[in-house]
Formats: sequence, C-alpha cells, structure tokens
Amino acid sequence: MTILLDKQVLGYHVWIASEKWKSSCGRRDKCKWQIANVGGVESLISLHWSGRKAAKATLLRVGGVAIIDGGLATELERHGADLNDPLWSAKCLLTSPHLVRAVHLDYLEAGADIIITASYQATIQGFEAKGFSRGDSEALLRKSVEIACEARDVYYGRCKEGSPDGIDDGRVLKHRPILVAASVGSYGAYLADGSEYSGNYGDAITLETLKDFHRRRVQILAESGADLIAFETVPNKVEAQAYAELLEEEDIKIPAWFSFNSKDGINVVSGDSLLECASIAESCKNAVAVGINCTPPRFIHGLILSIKKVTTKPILIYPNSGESYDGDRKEWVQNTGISDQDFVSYVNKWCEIGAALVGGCCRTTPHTIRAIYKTLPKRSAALSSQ
Ligand code: MET
Ligand SMILES: [Zn+2]
Repeated sequence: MTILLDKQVLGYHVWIASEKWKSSCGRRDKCKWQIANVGGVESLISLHWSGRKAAKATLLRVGGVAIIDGGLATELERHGADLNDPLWSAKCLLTSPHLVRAVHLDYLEAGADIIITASYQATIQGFEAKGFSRGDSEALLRKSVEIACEARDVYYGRCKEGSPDGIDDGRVLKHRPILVAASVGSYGAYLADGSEYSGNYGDAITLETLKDFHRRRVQILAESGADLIAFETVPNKVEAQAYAELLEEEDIKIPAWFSFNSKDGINVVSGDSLLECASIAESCKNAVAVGINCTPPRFIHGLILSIKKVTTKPILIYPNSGESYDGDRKEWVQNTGISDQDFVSYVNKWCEIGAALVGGCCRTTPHTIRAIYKTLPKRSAALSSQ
C-alpha cells in the first residue's frame, strides 16, 4: 500500500488505506492508526498486525515535500540512447535495460523519492506493431517496473554500505521510502505524431476508444509491483475521464496521480479547461495527487494557483527545462530553457503556494534533482509500506 497524504485530506486517505488493508488481509479490526511525531514531522502511522509477524508500519508523513525524479527519456538520450522510434524511451526496455536501471539509480542518488518507470510510451499495441506477441508485450510492460524495483534494491544496498551522514561523494545515500510510479503516457504519445502536445485526437477517438486502448496496460501495471500509477502529460479532458473511469471499472488497487501539461499557462495543451481536468482527478477516489508535468517552469506558479481552486489533494509539479521542442525535427532546441539554478529558484515558491511533490520532466537531469534536494529544507511527504 502506498499513500500520498496531506492534512486536508487525511480522512479520505485513511479510508483508502483502510479499504486496502481490508482487501489485503481481511483484518481491518487489527489495523490501527495514529498520528505521531516522527523525525520532527507530524506523521500518520498505520500499524498492521499480520499473524505471527509483529507489525508492519506504514508511515505517511504529513507536510514536507517529496521529490520526483527528472527526465527519463532525455537522460537516456544524454547517455547515448537513440530514441527516434515510436516506442521512444520504451525502446530501451528492449535494447538497454541496464541503462534504464542506471538512470533510475542516478536519480535516487540525486535525492529522488519517487522514480517513474520507462513505460511512458510502452503500450501493448506499440510492441505488437513491432512484431511482439501479446504475452511478450505484456511482459515488457512488467519489465519496466521490475527494472525500477531493481534500481531501488541496488540503491538500498548502497545505502547500507554508505557513510552514516547519508552523503557520499555528493551522492545521497540515505535509506528512505522510495516509490516506484508506473508511467502511463497518453494515446497521443503512442501515436508519436505530436498529438500528445496538441491533445487533438479527432472525432473518431471517444471516451470508450481511449478506455479500451489503455485498459489492459493499466491492469498490468497495477499488478506489476509498482506503488502507484503516474498518468503523465495528460493532454485533454476526455483522456483524464477515461483514466478515472478505468480505475473504477477495473477496481485498480493502487493509487494514481494525474498530471497534465500546458503550453499557455492557463489551459491544458488541447485547450480544455485545466480546472475541469483537475476536477476529474479530484473526484476520482484512486487519485492521490494532481498536477502538471512537461510544461515550462515560467507557467507553473499560475497553474498551481488554478489547480488549488479545485482540489484538496496534494499537488505535484515536474516541469521540463523550459527549452522549446521542435516537433518537426523531433528534438529539443538547446539553450532555450533555464539553468538548474533558475529552475531551483522557483521550487521553494512553488512549495510555499502548495506543491507537495516536485521534480523535473524532459531535459532536466540528476543535477536538477540534486539541486532541488539541496534547496528543500524539509523533505518527504510520500512514503510506502513494506
Ligand atoms: N516520465 C517521462 C520521461 O521523463 C515523461 C515524458 S513527458 C513527454 O521520459
Ligand atoms: Zn516531459
């Protein structure tokens, strides 16, 4: 079980947690909840007695900020991967899983609390188009989560060997709860034709089409061992609605976050109202956070203020570097964005006005995440159970 928690929605999240305990052990009466001060941070603790084992504890720290990782695909490219392919970063699941694992590790060592899998553009339909069988395609989706979990295990091993102060050669080696978020990119990302940034799918694509497109993928990722599902770069309202309905229809057992992208700082990229999109996430009981990714930093302040109008859930923010993307050439135009220092100078302001999870998207790197780690005085709102 994994929960992202915030004071205002305490009751709500406890309810999810309780339901989950109930379904996992049928011993709800044996689960206790209490608020305690852990490491100076007010925290919700659940204690779970299961059979002869003493207790399993889930800590949900209230307040503070959790750090999300930085760009995955663009970091893979920076290490030499050629992602000019309809599968984009998911191509590395086939060609260089070791590189994916290494990048996840880099982000953990930079201080990330949440790592996002390489399944953004991994779809059963996309793998089948490459000639993979249904079974192999499903296995590749699971592999994206396995790789991230392996990176977490390796990281924990390094933490044990690391120095007592948790900092080693500039690496953050500090044992802490780490979440694996299974990425689900949009239908437009699968099309790989730029519609992930226009959100325009044409009239033929309906709510039902989108649900059917994502259904099996979401089921598999939900049962893969990931802690949560990250619906990323959601470009329009109909796709947000499809995700929300899928979570309900398929009785998905892990939480999800909904993250939209914007190119004008007001609406989501399709022109649909951000307030309406965020409201869909707000009324989805599986949604534990809502926010914005892959959007220039200069828009984020205003977008947080908008989202706050319609949600009580934790707000997540992981902007891109602000560089422009040339859709025709399929590449980022270098030096059109902001430096890591400038990026970080925004971070505290975003947190002051309500961001609870902060990281980076395309063209941000482990340097960006390390700088965020250093700038945040109190950290971590998101924790997982064992
Ligand atoms: N998590 C994905 C990545 O960093 C998000 C991509 S947004 C186009 O590669
Ligand atoms: Zn991005």
